[in-house]
Amino acid sequence: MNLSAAPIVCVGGLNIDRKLRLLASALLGSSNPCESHETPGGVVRNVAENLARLGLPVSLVAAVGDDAGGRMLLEQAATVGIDTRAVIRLRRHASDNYTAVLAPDGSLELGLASMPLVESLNPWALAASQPLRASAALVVADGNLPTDTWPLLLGEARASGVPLVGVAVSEAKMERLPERLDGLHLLVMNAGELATIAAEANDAFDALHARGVGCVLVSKGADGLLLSTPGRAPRHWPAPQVHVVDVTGAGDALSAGVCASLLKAPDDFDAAARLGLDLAALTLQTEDSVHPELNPRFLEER
Ligand SMILES: Nc1ncnc2c1ncn2[C@@H]1O[C@H](COP(=O)(O)OP(=O)(O)O)[C@@H](O)[C@H]1O
Ligand SMILES: O=c1[nH]cc([C@@H]2O[C@H](COP(=O)(O)O)[C@@H](O)[C@H]2O)c(=O)[nH]1
Repeated sequence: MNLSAAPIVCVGGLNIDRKLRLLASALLGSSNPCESHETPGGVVRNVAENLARLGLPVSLVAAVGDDAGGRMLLEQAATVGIDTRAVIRLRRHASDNYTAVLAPDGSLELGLASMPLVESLNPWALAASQPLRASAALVVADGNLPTDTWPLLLGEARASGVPLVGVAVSEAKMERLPERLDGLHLLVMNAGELATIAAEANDAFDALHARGVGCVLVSKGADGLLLSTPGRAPRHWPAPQVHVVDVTGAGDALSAGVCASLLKAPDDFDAAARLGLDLAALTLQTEDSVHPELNPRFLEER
């Protein structure tokens, strides 16, 4: 990977996030008072916004509806500097959305992903943006993508040599990843997503490397992260302790930090882990899915 004017191309989910924060412990099967907050979301969009706020060139390949929410998503992306020319606009459709029900302490009680539009990112629809990916510094794809799309992205990565990073989105969507993942440079996931592969972390790492994944990075909430590379014992980094306002987007910030660091120093996983953890810690302290005050100094001052 190298730091150049070539963009980081992010392919996957583009959502309107609705955060509903309970004012007291949830009473299931009943009405619960809450506060609500709306913000742009979608795993790869969050990664793209973090990278753009760090001052890196970013293009988004995603799908959006022609509703008010879709216009807000496109305007906000342009404002933070994300190139949205490859975003597919679907007429007479509402944009994808995600609702997070948060406990009063900011932890996630329940997440609800209603994302029919991301299904349109099939190999046929992605053909038009192939030249963009071929000339990218890095391609980041999220686990929202339909299963059929992965062989296309993996084949492109093997042919072009442009590193491909995968970011898991939920335990439920882990089954979207195809069996063979040859060409996937790095897969980022949380502990729950890793457990869908095998109950024991080491067995899951071995299984993913056997499927063709280069590095596997697993976030473990307050316990920080683990990194596994083939044939080596996993390494652990602790997470900085912070006051948590809202956990949404912390994993995506971690992914963005790791990608930004690896662009600069491809073999320095220690620097990548530390940048990812610091960016996640910052994001935990805002109720937006990306910290609104993030800027290039965060990268420059390291
Ligand atoms: N309670 C917490 N205290 C400190 N750091 C946290 C906490 N929760 C999450 N983080 C940070 O955010 C990262 C991502 O969180 P995690 O919950 O593992 O992923 P996701 O948000 O994708 O489910 C962690 O690796 C850690 O650095
Ligand atoms: O099936 C999905 N669930 C959730 C998301 C997105 O995941 C983000 C929250 O990420 P994290 O796991 O880092 O809190 C939200 O912006 C939400 O839109 C997604 O893209 N796909």
